Amino acid sequence: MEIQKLIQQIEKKKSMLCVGLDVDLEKIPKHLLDHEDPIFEFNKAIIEATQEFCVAFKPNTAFYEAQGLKGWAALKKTIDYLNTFYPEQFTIADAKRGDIGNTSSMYAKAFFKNLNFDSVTVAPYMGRDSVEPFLSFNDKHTILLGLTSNQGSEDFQFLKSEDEFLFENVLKKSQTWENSQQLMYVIGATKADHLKSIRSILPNSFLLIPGVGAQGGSLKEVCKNGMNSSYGLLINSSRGIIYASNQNDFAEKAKLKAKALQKEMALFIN
Ligand SMILES: O=C(O)c1cc(=O)[nH]c(=O)n1[C@@H]1O[C@H](COP(=O)(O)O)[C@@H](O)[C@H]1O
Repeated sequence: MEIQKLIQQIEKKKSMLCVGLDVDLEKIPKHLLDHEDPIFEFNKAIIEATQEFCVAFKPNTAFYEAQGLKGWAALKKTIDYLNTFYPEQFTIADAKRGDIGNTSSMYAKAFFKNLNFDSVTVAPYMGRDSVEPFLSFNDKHTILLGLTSNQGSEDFQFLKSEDEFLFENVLKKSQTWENSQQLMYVIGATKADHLKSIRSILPNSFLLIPGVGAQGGSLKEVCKNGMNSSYGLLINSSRGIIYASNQNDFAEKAKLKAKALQKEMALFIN
């Protein structure tokens, strides 16, 4: 998807919301377990209920891979369903890949060609040649882990050399790579106090912000510090939306959660 289309959707829906499809069989309503494909049944209901309030969906592939072949089949059905019925939704394979060049090319092929996601999350640690194969696909986007939401981000991302954090160095260096205009970045909502300085390094890039809701990040702080003139944010919530209820009303409750987040975001969108 072209970025311009994503920006139009944000304007139209007054939403920067990304719904995370992190489907855990132990948390979904028990009655769905009788279906042949409970993960897909759950996703279909969540997508139907929340799509009017969001502009993106992000299945985290770990939750599908954990279920073996059945999980991978559910992931494929989910992305096909989105591409068929809601092609205006930006899709993110949260797979956190990255390897030597020829292997990264295969990961890129898997997520961009075979599954046809708009974007994939990638770890930057192996450097330029591990990321550039993802960037060679037109109209596909590579979402690089910038500053993550977890506590362990302190271990490496905040190491300082020459007055600069390691994560800042990663952001700057990645901007010199070929086709870097196709890069987006993950910045955790729990690190919202760094968003202003991150915007001085990345004034134009879209940022994927996980960590509001279950991880405690503030939506207001994220919007205040992180938006740019093209909105520039996709704000993810997974558990806070999809597990609002584990009863028959799960989709309705998820819809209310998505609507509430959209309403809060709309205050920041002209
Ligand atoms: O890349 C991600 O999406 C990601 C990066 C990060 O720094 N923190 C983070 O929570 N995530 C993912 O974002 C989602 C957050 O889920 P909730 O905490 O349930 O809203 C999960 O799929 C995480 O794997």
